[in-house]
Amino acid sequence: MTWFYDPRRTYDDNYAHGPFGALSSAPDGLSDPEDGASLLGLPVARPFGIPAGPLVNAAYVAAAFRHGFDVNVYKTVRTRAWPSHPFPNALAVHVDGDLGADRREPLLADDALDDATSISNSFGVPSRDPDAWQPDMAAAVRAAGAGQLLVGSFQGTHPPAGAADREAAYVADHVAAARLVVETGAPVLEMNLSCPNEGTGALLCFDAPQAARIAGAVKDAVGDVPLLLKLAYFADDAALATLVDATAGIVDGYAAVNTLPARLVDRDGRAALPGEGREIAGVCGDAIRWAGLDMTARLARLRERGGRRYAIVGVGGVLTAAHYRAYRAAGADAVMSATGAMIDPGLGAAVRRVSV
Ligand SMILES: Cc1cc2nc3c(=O)[nH]c(=O)nc-3n(C[C@H](O)[C@H](O)[C@H](O)COP(=O)(O)O)c2cc1C
Repeated sequence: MTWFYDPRRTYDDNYAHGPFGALSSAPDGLSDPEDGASLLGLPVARPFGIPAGPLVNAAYVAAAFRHGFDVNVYKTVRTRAWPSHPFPNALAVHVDGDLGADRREPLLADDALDDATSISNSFGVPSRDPDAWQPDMAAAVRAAGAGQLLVGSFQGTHPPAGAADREAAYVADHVAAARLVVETGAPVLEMNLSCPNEGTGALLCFDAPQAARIAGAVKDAVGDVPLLLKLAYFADDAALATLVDATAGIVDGYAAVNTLPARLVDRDGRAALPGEGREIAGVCGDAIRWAGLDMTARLARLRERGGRRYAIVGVGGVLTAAHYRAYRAAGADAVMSATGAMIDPGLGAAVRRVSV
């Protein structure tokens, strides 16, 4: 089966020629859900779609909407052009069961993608220049039909070493990115705070004061446009509570999880992905569903305890309509699938057929 984002091709090849496989042709037998839902006060046919990543441009987004994925995220953009990590980026990762959040032992990763349900995700968040992505994202916004929603994802980029007032410039870059996304007409924003490629292992989402400072500056700039924060897996409950305490009064919701990190090796025990800093890569798909469900349930608990109203977008390892329902039962207002949708482009239609 050809995946609509084809990991056997380079990022640029996918960008220029995709989507591939069934997503590139007309859908068949797509049913209209009877019970319309809403997300962040906006109507959605089914609160289900594809998170930031596999939908690299408007052609992919439009195809996803046509196939019954109703809430889709345009791949994370930056305020400047940024190259992808060298090929390959997505390898099959051989995990037995769940991937532990603190796993130290390496995992075998190779190109046996035919039967893969867990994959690596090592792209480095490539971006076109805003002059290229802004009109394309605007086209993606227009591709949404009734009851469909495009979410614009963005992240900040560290200024070069030695630049003046790097701290302020980093905050300002997030604000500039958010403004550029709003200019495209995107009705919802998602700020990626879980990018392992921005500097160190210390993800922005684990630095609550800094995350709140940036979210506050962004929210001041974008006004009423709802803002979601994309989070990594928090092993520590107190740290998650601290982040929610610091940001829940500012933002409109949280999307979790991004990938879980693991050391990936080939059959000879060498690093599976070429280049410095890629020995440890993000893993997504089946092996991380437990982490997405766990984060969803904990965010729902914090919401209830704090009498808060934020939205929760559950992400991670959704391969079937039953997984979608499990996330909804855990408290997710919307659910998204990256790896599962790449494997099965009929997943949107399948979720349209279940109740809730
Ligand atoms: C090919 C690919 C590219 C991704 N790129 C991004 C990205 O640019 N920004 C982001 O926030 N997450 C990115 N992700 C992470 C997904 O949004 C999602 O959080 C993760 O894959 C877990 O979901 P899954 O198990 O359904 O794949 C990417 C995932 C994949 C598979």
